[in-house]
Amino acid sequence: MNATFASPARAVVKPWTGTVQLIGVPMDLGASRRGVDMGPSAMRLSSLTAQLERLGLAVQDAGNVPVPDRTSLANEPRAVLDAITEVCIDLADRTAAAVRAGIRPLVLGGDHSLAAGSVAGTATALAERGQRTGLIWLDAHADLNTPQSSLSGNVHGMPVAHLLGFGHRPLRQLSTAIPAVSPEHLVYVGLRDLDDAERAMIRELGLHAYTMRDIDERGLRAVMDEAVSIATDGTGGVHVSCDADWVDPAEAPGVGTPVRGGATLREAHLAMEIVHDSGAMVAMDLVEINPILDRQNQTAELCAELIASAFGRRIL
Ligand SMILES: NC(=[NH2+])NCCC[C@H](N)C(=O)O
Ligand SMILES: [Mn+2]
Ligand SMILES: [Mn+2]
Repeated sequence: MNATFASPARAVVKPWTGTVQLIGVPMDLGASRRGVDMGPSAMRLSSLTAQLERLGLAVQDAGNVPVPDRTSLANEPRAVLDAITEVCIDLADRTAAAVRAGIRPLVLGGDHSLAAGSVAGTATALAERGQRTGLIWLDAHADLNTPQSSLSGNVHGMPVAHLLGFGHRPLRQLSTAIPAVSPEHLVYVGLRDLDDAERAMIRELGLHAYTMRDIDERGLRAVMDEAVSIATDGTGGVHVSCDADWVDPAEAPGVGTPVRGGATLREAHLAMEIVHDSGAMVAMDLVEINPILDRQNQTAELCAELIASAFGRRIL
């Protein structure tokens, strides 16, 4: 008699239906390598909108946040920091308005410094409901430097420090919630390239940090289940800030700061599927796509598929 195997019993989670608002941030001011300012264009040229609409979602494209031209800043660090702060103030208003209206902002970067604004906006909207914000940070990097601790001076290595209330005052006060995110509600997944100052800060604050070794040893499912549990404990929702460089560069070569030994394609999809099934995601960033280093937009296309998994695309 032929044995019969039932597919593993898995609760089918009702996909979220609603409106996703695309917000482009064509900014590479926070990075030393040029090119991620073209990330929003690359994403809009991918199958992103078609994939989200295929899921039954309404897609609103809110266009781009205005970003000052780099040449007007004469590469002066303080002028660059002030310009990024201005962009983040504008972005925080936009993401707060979307979350307040029950719309999910999907912020397309652009370098990761934008998250100091996008997450702050989510935190403002949730604070108005008396709630704190969970933050899942998918990244090879911790982005936990302050202007004082940074070795590079690049602001894309700083957003998390500012969301936790450290660093440049105007950039760490973009939310009505101070700090925008509490240390116990932040979870890193995919870390593999940290500065010494960031290691010390992670230990000092006791931050929840799952490295690539944790994923290797315990599996993505166990790590991501814990990450979701931590980010939803005591919060009103989760902001997922996804740096495309958390995926291995063999799959995602077109990123601003590639680091070998990243998540596999399936690990990246499973992470997004677990996020979707949690029902807790209220906003998402997808940042650091660099078309100059990409191959025929493959990284943007991969990210479009990952976003679709986060918004409910299923295999079966
Ligand atoms: N979002 C990123 N790609 N961040 C890279 C940061 C690299 C380094 N830790 C720095 O602070 O300069
Ligand atoms: Mn990174
Ligand atoms: Mn990053």
